[in-house]
Amino acid sequence: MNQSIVVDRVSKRFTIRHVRSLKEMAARAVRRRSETVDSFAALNDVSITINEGETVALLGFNGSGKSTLLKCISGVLTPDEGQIGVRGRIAGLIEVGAGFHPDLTGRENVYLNGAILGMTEAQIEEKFAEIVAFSEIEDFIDTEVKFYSSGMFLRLAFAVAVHTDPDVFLVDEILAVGDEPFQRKCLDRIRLLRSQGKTLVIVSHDLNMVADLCDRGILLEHGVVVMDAEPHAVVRRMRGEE
Ligand SMILES: Nc1ncnc2c1ncn2[C@@H]1O[C@H](COP(=O)(O)OP(=O)(O)OP(=O)(O)O)[C@@H](O)[C@H]1O
Repeated sequence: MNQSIVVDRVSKRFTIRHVRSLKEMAARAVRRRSETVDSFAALNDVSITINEGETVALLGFNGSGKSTLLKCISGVLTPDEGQIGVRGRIAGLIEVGAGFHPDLTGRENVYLNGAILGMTEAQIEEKFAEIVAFSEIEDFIDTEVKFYSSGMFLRLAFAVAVHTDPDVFLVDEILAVGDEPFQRKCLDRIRLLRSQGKTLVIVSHDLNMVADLCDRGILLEHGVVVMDAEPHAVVRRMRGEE
């Protein structure tokens, strides 16, 4: 089976800045330092191989490193150590609205976002009507997106991303802002991509939904992979049931 995503010994560190009491700040100012800087590993020596056609749930409690890992896979963040390889075209729905320009209309943003995701102008033109129909925001397509609600953003972003014909689709906790009918529509589309043999990596706190949707669950704790197994078993472990 072909490998789709290879994460090889990846670490990512962030710095946290603490500003303390006035007295401490004064003392630090004398020493020409106004804050303490600590660094911590959001990802610590993570290695994962995902094969083509797998649907993987990335699981873990708040702050465990799921989004950081998705961002490293999508190329939004660069790991401090290790390597990441991805085969094929990636579409990431990681931060809703990222890649959208607030002063442009929905229509203009479809072209901008489509281009960012690797489509040509002709391909976008061909898919434009389908994208807008999927998003169901026809009446607002010529409105500047700064006036959109978070659900409308999601609708347009999801519609563009699924119409780019990605080989690898990364989805981060975004379905939460869509209303229930749209969530159902997104899930149907994700199932379709899955049946077409695309590789999917999904982050969600809706544990029952992802466990049912995915073939594999990877559990992160403090930036370390602690379990890689059948997703229902991973969810049971998260809930302390085994
Ligand atoms: N740009 C950043 N600068 C500093 N710290 C960051 C940055 N991005 C993430 N972190 C920190 O890295 C850790 C992992 O964050 P991440 O968003 O990957 O977790 P997560 O598992 O997706 O959490 P959640 O379930 O809350 O979305 C957290 O402690 C977070 O505060």
